[in-house]
Amino acid sequence: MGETVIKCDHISKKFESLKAKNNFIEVLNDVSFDVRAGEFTVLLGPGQCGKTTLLNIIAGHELPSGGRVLERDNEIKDPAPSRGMVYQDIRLFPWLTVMGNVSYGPKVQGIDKKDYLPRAQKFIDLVGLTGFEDTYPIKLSGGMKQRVGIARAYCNQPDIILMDEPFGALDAQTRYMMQEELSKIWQKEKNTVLFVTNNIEEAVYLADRIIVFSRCPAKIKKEYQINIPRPRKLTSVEFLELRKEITAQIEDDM
Ligand SMILES: Nc1ncnc2c1ncn2[C@@H]1O[C@H](COP(=O)(O)OP(=O)(O)OP(=O)(O)O)[C@@H](O)[C@H]1O
Repeated sequence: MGETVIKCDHISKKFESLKAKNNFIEVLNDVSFDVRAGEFTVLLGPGQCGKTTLLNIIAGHELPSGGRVLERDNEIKDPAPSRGMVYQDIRLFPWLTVMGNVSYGPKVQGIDKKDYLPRAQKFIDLVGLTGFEDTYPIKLSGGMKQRVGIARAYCNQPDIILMDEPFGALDAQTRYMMQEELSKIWQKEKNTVLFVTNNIEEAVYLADRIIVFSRCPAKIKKEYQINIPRPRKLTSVEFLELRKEITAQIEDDM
């Protein structure tokens, strides 16, 4: 088991209600877990339960109301390049090419071109976009844009990649293809990923470990270690059994 990269220590979060002043909604309730190096961890929970809020706290975009998050023993208070983000709404720069988008992070950090260009090319190749280096985002499909988002996150060489429902806006077939590609990339690079989804099948397909959350305010309900060998088959008996077990766990909450 790898060392701890992220430690969520009794995180709670309350937001002031948008409707009434001095009225607070509790979104996260005493959430504690670790993310270990080289592990693919999935946070699975129903819509609006607080998953994005938790990821934003880990990214440093939001502060918790209680508890703290540590990245290798340092308390997280701000965003940092060591924590890469992949969003559902991909947020590419429309005025930059694929290469421009992928290499943007190391470029603004002042890293030498001769170091980051080969790295950017490596990740463009890895996500299957060889030949599209000079293409602008407007010419790319949703799946291709998401590939650029993944290559961009990897190119920054972060300590951890945080993925917030990255395939949520894709059609079912493209989504499945992207899950397969991401699994292959992860098996090759073995980096630390924290992936948020509300899709049980996606979680079982990708994860080493699934952390299941309750409805809002989100609490951890259960953790599953997934030992099914990769590449995983959606129709294998062990896959279907685990999917059924987790579905029952979530239905329990309804
Ligand atoms: N800045 C904010 N102010 C007030 N309420 C907020 C704020 N941000 C999020 N919330 C509320 O917190 C709750 C959880 O939202 P969040 O986006 O974290 O859930 P989620 O599990 O990621 O949802 P989904 O899966 O639908 O994306 C929602 O009720 C949302 O309206």
